[in-house]
Parts: sequence; C-alpha cells; structure tokens
Amino acid sequence: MESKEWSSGVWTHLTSVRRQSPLVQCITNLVSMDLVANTLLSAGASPAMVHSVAEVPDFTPHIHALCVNVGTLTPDWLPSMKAAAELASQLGKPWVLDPAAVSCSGFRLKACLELVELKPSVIKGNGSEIIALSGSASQCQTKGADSSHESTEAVEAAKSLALSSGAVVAVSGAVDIVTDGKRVVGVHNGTKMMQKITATGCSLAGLVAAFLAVDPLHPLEATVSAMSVFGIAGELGEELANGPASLRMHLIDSLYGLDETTVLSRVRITRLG
Ligand SMILES: Nc1ncnc2c1ncn2[C@@H]1O[C@H](COP(=O)(O)OP(=O)(O)O)[C@@H](O)[C@H]1O
Ligand SMILES: Cc1ncsc1CCOP(=O)(O)O
Ligand SMILES: [Mg+2]
Repeated sequence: MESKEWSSGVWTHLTSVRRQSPLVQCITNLVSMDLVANTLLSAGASPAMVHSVAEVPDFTPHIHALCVNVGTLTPDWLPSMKAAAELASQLGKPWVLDPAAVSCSGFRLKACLELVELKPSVIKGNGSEIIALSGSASQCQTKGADSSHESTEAVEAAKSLALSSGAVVAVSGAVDIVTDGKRVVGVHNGTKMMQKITATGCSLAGLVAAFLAVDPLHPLEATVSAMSVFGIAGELGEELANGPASLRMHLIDSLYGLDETTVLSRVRITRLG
C-alpha cells in the first residue's frame, strides 16, 4: 500500500476530527501544555488539560481520548495519570502514552512501565525513548527529551514493545515509524526544523489521541494519519518560516488551514514491513 491509497484515509480522519471535535484530556508536561492545546484546537479537536487526581472520576468518563505525557513527571502527578489511564481503559476510551525522557531516571522508567501495564492504545516516543522502554537499555545513550537515535534504529524495539504491550507503537523522527508488531508503516512527512521547537513530539502525541478518538478500532491507521497531517503542517509551515519561532506559528496556522488537495498531494506513507 503506497501514499495514494493512504491519502484518502488521512483526509477522512482529519475531516472526522474537524466534524466531531473530540474532547481530549491531556495530562502532559509543563513545557508542552500550550503547544499541545493549540495543536489540538487547530486540528479541530477540543483539548482539556485536566490533571488533578481529584477530577478524574468526574471528568474522564466524558472524554473521547486521553493523552498522558511524563515529560515533567513528579511523584504527585503519577496517581492522576494512572487513575485516568485505568478509567479510560475500563471505559474503552483510547489513550496515548508519551514516555518523554523515559531514561532520565529509574523513577520515570518504572512509572512508564507501570503505565504500559494499563494498556495504552498507542505509545508514541522518539527513537531513544522507544528503545529504552522496550528494555533494550544497553543501546540507550540519551538522558533527556531529545533522541540520540534515528527512528529507523528503533524498528525492532518498537515491534517488540508493540507485541509485549498490545499497543500500537509510534516512533517519531525523520521517518515516523508506526507498528502493531506485525505491520510496519513509515510516514515520510515533516521537516528537520520541527526538532528545534520544544513540544512538537508532545503535540504529535496529543494529535494521535484526537485521531484515535474518531477511529478507535483502527489505531494503526489513525496514528499514521495523525503523523502525516502533523508532518504536512510542518512542511507547509517551514515554507513561510524564518526559523523555529515562526515555524511554531506557521505550523499551527497550516494545520488549521489544511485542505483536501494539499493533503492528497502531500501524504508520503509507505509500508516498510
Ligand atoms: N529529521 C526530521 N525530518 C522530518 N521531520 C522530523 C525530523 N525530526 C523530527 N521530525 C518531526 O518532528 C515531529 C516531532 O518529532 P520528534 O522530534 O522525534 O519528537 P520528540 O520531540 O518527542 O523527540 C514529528 O512530527 C516528526 O515527524
Ligand atoms: C524540554 C523538555 N523537558 C522535559 S519535557 C520537555 C519537552 C519535550 O518535548 P518533546 O518531546 O516534544 O521534544
Ligand atoms: Mg517527545
């Protein structure tokens, strides 16, 4: 299956997000809250940064998807992440785990492994994060939020994590990799300068949650679509940008304005395995 066959699905997913405006609960890191929320709004979704454990029982039953991101994790945030994830899984609502900077401490790695036990629909990380979370720690050199691996170096780790967890695993990078453990799909949209804006990876995880909300039975396809859409917005944004700060603005504008002709002509997706 090549780009042409994927592209109509990508457009359908985006129009469904715009039409349905799914409510996406985000328990995300302090760095990313603004960009994640603005990314979701530009795509047509409705973000809610509701992260107190006291609010989970009332709020989480009403959401359409959840995104949990451990980028600035502290011990007092973990119970709300777990409570929301557990409730989402119980209620059959899709949720995404972003194991941001998972290898920076034993505390964070343990927390992420416990969250994986709560059955995320999708785990989205960069190459180093997916290698670390899959248990291939000897290969892992990073201690922070940026990857020291190409996404393509994490394909086997991603497949193994997908099979052991039951989640679709998405690895962002120059080529975004998405796998359910059997199929492996590459999304070739995006631009290198997106790495120079903090929280683009986090925003992508939030966007994946919104796309899952409108197609929960096809997590691999929904994830591929979200990654392609975000990458296309980055490509269009870069054409108007002078550097990372203006790319941040133009990426959001481009995502908001994406039309069918642009999506159909720009989608670059290939089956890798
Ligand atoms: N070299 C690259 N070329 C094209 N797109 C890229 C490149 N690096 C990252 N991206 C894009 O930037 C976004 C954030 O990915 P990434 O930087 O891997 O996340 P994180 O910030 O979590 O490390 C994704 O949409 C990804 O496709
Ligand atoms: C810089 C930083 N530090 C902790 S979380 C965070 C943001 C990471 O965002 P992303 O994973 O999207 O680069
Ligand atoms: Mg990240």
